[in-house]
Amino acid sequence: MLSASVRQFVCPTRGLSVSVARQRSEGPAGGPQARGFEEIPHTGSNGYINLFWFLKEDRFSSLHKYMEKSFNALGPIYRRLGSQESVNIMLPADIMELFQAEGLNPQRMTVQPWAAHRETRKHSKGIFLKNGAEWRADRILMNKEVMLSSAVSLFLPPLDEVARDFCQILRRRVEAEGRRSLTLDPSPDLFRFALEASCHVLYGERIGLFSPSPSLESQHFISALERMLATTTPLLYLPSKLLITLHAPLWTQHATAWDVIFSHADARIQKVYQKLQSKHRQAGSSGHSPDNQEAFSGVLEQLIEKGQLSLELIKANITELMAGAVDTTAVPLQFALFELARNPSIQEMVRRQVQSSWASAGGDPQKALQGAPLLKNTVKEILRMYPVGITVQRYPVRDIIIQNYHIPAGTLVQACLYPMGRSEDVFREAGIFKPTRWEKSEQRGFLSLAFGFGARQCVGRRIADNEMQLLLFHILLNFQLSVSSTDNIKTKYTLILQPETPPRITFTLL
Ligand code: HEM
Repeated sequence: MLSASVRQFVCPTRGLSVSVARQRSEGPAGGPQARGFEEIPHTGSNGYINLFWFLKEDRFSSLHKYMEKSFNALGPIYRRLGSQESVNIMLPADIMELFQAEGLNPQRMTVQPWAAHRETRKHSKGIFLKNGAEWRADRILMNKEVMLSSAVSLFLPPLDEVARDFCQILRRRVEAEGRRSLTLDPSPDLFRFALEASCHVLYGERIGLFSPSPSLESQHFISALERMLATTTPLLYLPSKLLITLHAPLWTQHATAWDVIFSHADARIQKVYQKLQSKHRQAGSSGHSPDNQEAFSGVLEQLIEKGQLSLELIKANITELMAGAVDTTAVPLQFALFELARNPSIQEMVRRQVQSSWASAGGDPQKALQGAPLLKNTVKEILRMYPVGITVQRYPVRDIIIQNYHIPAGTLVQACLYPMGRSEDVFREAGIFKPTRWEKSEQRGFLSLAFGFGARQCVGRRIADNEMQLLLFHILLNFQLSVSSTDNIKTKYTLILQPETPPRITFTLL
């Protein structure tokens, strides 16, 4: 059954206010009034070979800008033609419509080179790459370890420890030679911070990346992660099967980088497994059951201890979490430092809240964050302006009507977060960094979607959100941030949205 509603759409380029009649679908969709799928405006590209299309105008690295331009030219829905055809949308009400049709086991686009690695090496896939009932079964178990609030309160102290260490080391670097301030590109340090924090939470282990001479194993691990991420993007647009058959260097580099990451996980699994065995042996000989009330010892240990997933599946999932964890938090932290630095009054406002919360939290990171909601909104605002993933994708399980177009079930539909976050129709003063906007009731609804939505939303979001907040918390307690130029940062898209050139930040001791 269809019911009609009329809404206003202000065309971003033409500034025209247009009334759009749209049908809301309450039963099987696709009523007689809905316009056909084929009528959805399209970008005109008919390149069947994505690679050439992207290389032609360097469209891949500016895909987010290209999407923004396409919406401006074509309105709030358009089709992208080509080998991977999609329907792109950007208005919150339309995105809601899409998520309502995501079904019980929501599906999004897969990262083909990662899946190809698992297939060629005969490794199991984890929740990032799995679909259907298999995905759901693993995901429910993973949620317990990283999404529930009981889990969050366990991993906040290790995240806090790493954030404090980071600031202490930075303080020492600033103070060297009697200085009070230091200007640097913090991106390599933030990458190490994210990796150290993830290892502490996932493996229950510090891997010493803040030391001037990290172990050889840690150095191999970090360069494998960097190589894996760097080789993923070009591989997305090349035929994996052909490259595998030809043993192409790009593919070999990608696969061997993954192998190092997997063997790093393997070594951790062996270590934890042996530790647990000896713990159980000791408990057996003393007649006491093993103590479950110990301090947090890492997601990996919890998973092995519970024994609900096979070791192979634990390895697959923990490795995917590790891969998901690194750049995803390090990059928004760069943007956050930059925006706080170029907006001194906002920085001061957030700092005041952080200082007063710290004064009353008695060193408890959970209380400290609870007392600084502006910091949470700072992270939310950063992810609005600079969403790590520029789209969230779904294949709706039933036909849907969006903007009065009939979209058949199974179509790849992309909710385009970057254009949405930058749209004046959706956010007033969209180009301005304004964390307080999230305090207002008008900013509720399908607006903050950087971590995705629903059952398939980012499983690492609690780790990521808290990790970023805690680092910013301690940075604001220790340093005044400034930048020499307040010009906007140019961004590029390489699987994640990042600065074209990492901004240099001045850290001045408070
Ligand atoms: C600012 C940081 C991060 C952002 C913006 C982000 C964003 C996302 C998004 C948009 C998705 C897809 C969600 C959907 O389809 O609805 C996702 C999935 C995922 N993320 Fe994150 N992520 C971040 C950090 C992390 C971290 C720290 C981890 C690991 C600890 C992680 C692990 C994963 C995994 C494993 C999935 C797949 C989940 C599934 O399919 O069930 N992410 N992330």
